Amino acid sequence: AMGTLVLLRHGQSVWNAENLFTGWVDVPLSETGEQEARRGGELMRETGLLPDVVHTSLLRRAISTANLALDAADRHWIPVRRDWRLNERHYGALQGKDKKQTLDEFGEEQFMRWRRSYDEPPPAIERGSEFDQSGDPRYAFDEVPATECLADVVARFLPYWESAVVPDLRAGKTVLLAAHGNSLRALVKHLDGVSDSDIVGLNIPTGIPLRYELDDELRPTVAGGTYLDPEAAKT
Ligand SMILES: O=C1c2ccccc2C(=O)c2c1cc(NS(=O)(=O)c1ccccc1O)c(O)c2O
Repeated sequence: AMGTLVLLRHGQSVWNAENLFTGWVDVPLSETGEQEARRGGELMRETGLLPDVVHTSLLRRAISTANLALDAADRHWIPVRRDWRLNERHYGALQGKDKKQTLDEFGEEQFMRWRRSYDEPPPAIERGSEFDQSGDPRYAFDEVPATECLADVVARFLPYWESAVVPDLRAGKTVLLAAHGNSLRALVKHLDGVSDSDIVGLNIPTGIPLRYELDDELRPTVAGGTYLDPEAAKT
């Protein structure tokens, strides 16, 4: 039968605490974020939801989340695949900026339009600037984006979903995806058929494993999946 899909959004990073647009900047988890990851693993262990394979982005906040959660679930030994297509959305020239800087530089009207938009990306990041990652060796084999809107994240995520994750599910495996707010939004949009306008407002709680049981056509048996700790997911 079809395997089980478990989504795990990484918790607080050292930049979240400062409300900075992080995107592809590779910042670590904060102590709080590490604790969230361990808690997620404990929930999987307590529930008996034990991943057979894990997929992560190329960013340490997702990789550490997977490592800490799997260690807590005694599943640290399972095979892993990592791909840029699971990365957080690229925030272009906004990477490294906070709310005030964004408002000062682009104004309230543009800020609110971006915030509500599905297909309007921020300005491209300047190659070679402080928070540009294009020279990073992990992206040597791909043409990396200079900015992304949510529609771009969906478009670059789905090829990985189809080619790398779906085969694991069809093989009956329990698959853990340790990723980011916007890359997981892209997947939830695809699985649950969420509209372009609704997906912008859909926030997946951090650190709480979200379980999807899928039928043979990869349709969720419960729309939106089931959180392993529904109470904690309400915050
Ligand atoms: O300005 C944006 C924005 C701009 C361009 C593309 C996408 C977004 C976007 O998705 C977004 C924004 C602000 C906030 N909230 S915030 O204004 O509190 C904020 C500002 C700066 C950094 C992080 C913050 O949390 C969000 O929650 C968002 O999801």
